[in-house]
Amino acid sequence: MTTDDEGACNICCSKATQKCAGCQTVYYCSKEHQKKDWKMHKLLCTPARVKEDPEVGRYFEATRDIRAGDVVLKESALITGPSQVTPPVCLGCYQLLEEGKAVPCELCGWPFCSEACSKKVEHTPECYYTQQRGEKVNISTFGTPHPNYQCLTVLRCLYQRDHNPKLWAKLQALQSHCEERRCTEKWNHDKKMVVDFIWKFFKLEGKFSEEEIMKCCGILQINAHEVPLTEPEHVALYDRISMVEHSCRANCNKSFTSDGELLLVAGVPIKAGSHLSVCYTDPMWGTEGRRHHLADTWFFECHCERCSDVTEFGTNYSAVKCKKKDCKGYLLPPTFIVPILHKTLSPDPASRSLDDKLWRCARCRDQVSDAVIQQLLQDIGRELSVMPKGDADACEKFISHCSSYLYPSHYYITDVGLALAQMIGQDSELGLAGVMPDRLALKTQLCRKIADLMETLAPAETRSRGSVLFELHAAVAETGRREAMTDGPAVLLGYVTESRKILQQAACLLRHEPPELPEGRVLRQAKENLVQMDQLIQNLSNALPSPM
Ligand SMILES: C[S@@+](CC[C@H](N)C(=O)[O-])C[C@H]1O[C@@H](n2cnc3c(N)ncnc32)[C@H](O)[C@@H]1O
Repeated sequence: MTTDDEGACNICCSKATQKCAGCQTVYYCSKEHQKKDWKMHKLLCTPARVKEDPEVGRYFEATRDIRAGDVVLKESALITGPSQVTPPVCLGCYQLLEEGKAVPCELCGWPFCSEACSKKVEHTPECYYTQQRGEKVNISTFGTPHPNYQCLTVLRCLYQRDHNPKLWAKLQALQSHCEERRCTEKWNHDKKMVVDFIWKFFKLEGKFSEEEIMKCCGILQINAHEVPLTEPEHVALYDRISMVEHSCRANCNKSFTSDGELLLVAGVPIKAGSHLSVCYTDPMWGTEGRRHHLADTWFFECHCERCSDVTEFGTNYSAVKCKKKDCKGYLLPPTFIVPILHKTLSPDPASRSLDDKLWRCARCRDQVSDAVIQQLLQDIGRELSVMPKGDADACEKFISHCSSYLYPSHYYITDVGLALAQMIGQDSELGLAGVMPDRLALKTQLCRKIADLMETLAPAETRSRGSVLFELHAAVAETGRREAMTDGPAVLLGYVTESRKILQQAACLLRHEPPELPEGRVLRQAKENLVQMDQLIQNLSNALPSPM
């Protein structure tokens, strides 16, 4: 307990001056009363509290200093369901269904992977409304997106209104942006594919109004998480974690546990009083891409510290090469924070990605219109989208070609560089041992550069950085193995020691990843490699003559 200001004891309401040291939000008059309360309080004890702000709405603020890697919140889902666009999946475990292997629910006909899954409580809503409809469902096409699944997670939310008012109240308290969504294409799509379907197929026209259904669509759009634990992904809504705000340079990240709980983990040390944030969009996108995605999906214009700095902390991640003769400078606009929400709300495809801003060279001060830059970026984007997948030579060619137009760590070059770094070693039967020396050096250089860039741009994105560092440790160890052939074991010891340090960092960054996900499998491999490396370091150290 910590002693600070004054409040009412959480047990007896008498004057209390001691606070819970974990969350700093509840008071106790004595140690005994804190002990008495712990069974209940531990369910709510988090080092953060919800606050409200006119711009962001509700958000979390740290109530004490939090260490990097600490779990700030852990929550089970309020509702889970299939993704809106999905091929037929089991409505119990969300795994893909195969034709001829699906087992229909004996009450309603929706297909499952097993009879046991058809009895799961998650299935109750659609089973209930299908039985009420009076005709079983018959799904006959598998493997491609099926329209009948588009409304199911919304239906699972609506069911709570009459069957679980407490849960309904929690869902209704989540942000849905109904007003802003009303002008979007997605709104019209949802009206047809969700509202009309629920009314006609399930015969629920008199039961749920358009407003109620569309609000549930919005709650899912704004708050649902894609859960990657199943193939294909399914979606889940959480309660308190929905309050975490966005930042393009967030201080927290989210991880799933094997059983679908969501963890909010501090990615960097967080000071008491700071806002907690996660990155809603892809932090490895450029500033304009991130800002448009946030405006289109979550209806706000991001003003975070990263969006506010055109150089993105000196990385020049969105900078374009100056084409003035003999100039080696790079162009950036004076700001990326231009109004864009109106484009989401009343889209005009002709001017969608254009602004009247000018891009200026930091060296020769030459200015180029936004239209010219956007055309260049579009052309490069198109080139990227038709590039053959898994082709290391094509990646190298792309990087070399784009280097005439973009800053060396531009997001397009980084994106392809990352893919290339991962490919080197995977494309050879012998793994890294079969890679040519220049490619091994390239992999090492790319991994180092990208891991550093990730740390600067998005230090809490531990999943991506952990994976890159894992790749780097392997490249460093392989370089050591090769150099030891000519330079001896002392050189090998140096490389293995460095590789182990990088691997330890990777394992630490990935420590919350479950074994079902690729990063969890990397973590398991990292732990095994650490044991082997310790052994190798020990053997090498014993074999080398003492320096004394
Ligand atoms: C998942 S909700 C977060 C909780 C929300 N603030 C609330 O009160 O329910 C996402 C919404 O919060 C708001 N929001 C989150 N981060 C923001 C930010 N950095 N700037 C402005 N609005 C933000 C946006 O309205 C967004 O659509």
